[in-house]
Amino acid sequence: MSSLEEPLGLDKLPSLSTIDQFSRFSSSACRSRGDDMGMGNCWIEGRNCSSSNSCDEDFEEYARESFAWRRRKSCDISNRRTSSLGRNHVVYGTLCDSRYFPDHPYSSYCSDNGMRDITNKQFFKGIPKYVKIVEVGPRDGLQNEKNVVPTSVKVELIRRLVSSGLSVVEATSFVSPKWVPQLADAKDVMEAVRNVEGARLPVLTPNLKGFEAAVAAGAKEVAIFASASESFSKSNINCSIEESLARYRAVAQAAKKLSIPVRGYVSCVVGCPVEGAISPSKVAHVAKELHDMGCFEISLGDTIGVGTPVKAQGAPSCGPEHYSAKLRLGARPRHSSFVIAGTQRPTCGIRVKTELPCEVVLLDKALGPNVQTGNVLPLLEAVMAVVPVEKLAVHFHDTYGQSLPNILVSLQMGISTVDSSIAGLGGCPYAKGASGNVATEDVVYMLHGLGVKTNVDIWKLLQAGEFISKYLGRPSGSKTAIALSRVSTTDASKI
Ligand SMILES: CC(C)(COP(=O)([O-])OP(=O)([O-])OC[C@H]1O[C@@H](n2cnc3c(N)ncnc32)[C@H](O)[C@@H]1OP(=O)([O-])[O-])[C@@H](O)C(=O)NCCC(=O)NCCSC(=O)C[C@@](C)(O)CC(=O)[O-]
Repeated sequence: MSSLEEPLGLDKLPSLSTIDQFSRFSSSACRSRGDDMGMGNCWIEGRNCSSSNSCDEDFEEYARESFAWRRRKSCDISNRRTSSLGRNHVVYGTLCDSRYFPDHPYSSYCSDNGMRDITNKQFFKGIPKYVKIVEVGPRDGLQNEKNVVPTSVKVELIRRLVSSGLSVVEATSFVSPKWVPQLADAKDVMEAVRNVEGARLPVLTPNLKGFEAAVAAGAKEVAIFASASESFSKSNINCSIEESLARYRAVAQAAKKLSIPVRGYVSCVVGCPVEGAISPSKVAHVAKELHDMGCFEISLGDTIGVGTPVKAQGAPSCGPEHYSAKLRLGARPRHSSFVIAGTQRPTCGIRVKTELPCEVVLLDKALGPNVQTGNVLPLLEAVMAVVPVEKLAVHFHDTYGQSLPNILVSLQMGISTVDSSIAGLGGCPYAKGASGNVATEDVVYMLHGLGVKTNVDIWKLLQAGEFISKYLGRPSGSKTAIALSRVSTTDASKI
């Protein structure tokens, strides 16, 4: 990774409150379209929509209407019929609907039970009755631990997860130990779980070398992992997207000969720590390639956890936006990302206060908001146009706490496989600052609350989470685990 490409890391990103605007200059130059990183979204484009009268008027109009969810207007995402390879699918319950849920205290709709039933039916129509959870904690979770977790602890964690009823537990990775020393014991882990029954235990393989080592160690299922971002592909697996696809074709062919199922990942499906926004069409391209080479399932990874479910057309932008920009850190310019909140726009020449021990100045190309909110639904629509929805899984990291709403909208789109990580463990060593995956306990709690079956015993799951959290010496990353740890056994039987 060159110094120019090196991401600042989300943990080091300056936020709005830390931006010191005292030395601003050439602000107009900054507002020009900056496409020199090949990014589709510059902030002028983003602004067009949020400041255009017609968009704003549309938004205000539907916001005034109590029954706006029934209108198409600017909000035609709700009740939109999408076709995914022969399967007509009705999308319900978008942002527009949720503004008018019957329980909303200010809605005239609240008291109308008949309407409530209709809304409930619409809300649940896309949601599957059963969801398969792919537990990624022992791999995606533990690959990011500072201290290497002993093999025996990994093995005990896998056993506990399997005994909770999870049908897929990703066990480890056959990657270079120089790149990910945390999983250098992959062979020993596989040896120790050889006799574990009742679940599939796939492993990650980045190339033929890893595939062969995995098979020799007894793996019966593998996963390959491509990226929708060139920069992330480079930093994660040291090759371009196309090179990685060529490697993976070789793995898929070798696996086919041995009848070993291959799962495919696409990472950075919403945003990349270096490039910012990733267009849904890029993700769809990589997902289709993985599908065409024979992957039985494609998992869409929001590696840095920036996605939100959906944005109504014309809805004003709110919340933090990620900007990609050229910054000067000390003496050297480099491309990086930073976060800014609210409506303030960064301008050139501002000095940015950060924790870094050097001066950070925004140079004369602010490349604009590069991760816009409301991107999960458009992403799913693009991918579902080229890969059957039955073959899709979602994989959300919880950096902004958006995983559960993103999962909910994915379920409404017909997706029935969700990746998650016990106790919310994880992150990615090559996506600095990205937090762990959504916690499995939280996903199971939500799914059971929705009446969706998972075959997972939440109490056994909680014990698995407690086991690893105790070992790591920190509280669980699962809100459900924390809340339920306070519930007495008597009360527990009622949940
Ligand atoms: C892909 C490579 C190997 C290229 O790494 P490289 O350095 O370009 O590879 P190389 O072919 O030049 O080989 C360098 C050395 O690695 C060895 N090597 C080569 N391959 C292997 C292998 N399979 N297993 C063990 N060793 C291997 C190879 O033998 C050689 O050893 P040396 O001669 O120097 O002693 C490296 O970049 C790598 O291992 N990357 C993996 C990084 C990783 O695991 N990242 C985290 C994955 S998480 C993710 O991608 C996102 C996901 C899936 O979770 C979804 C989401 O959250 O969005």
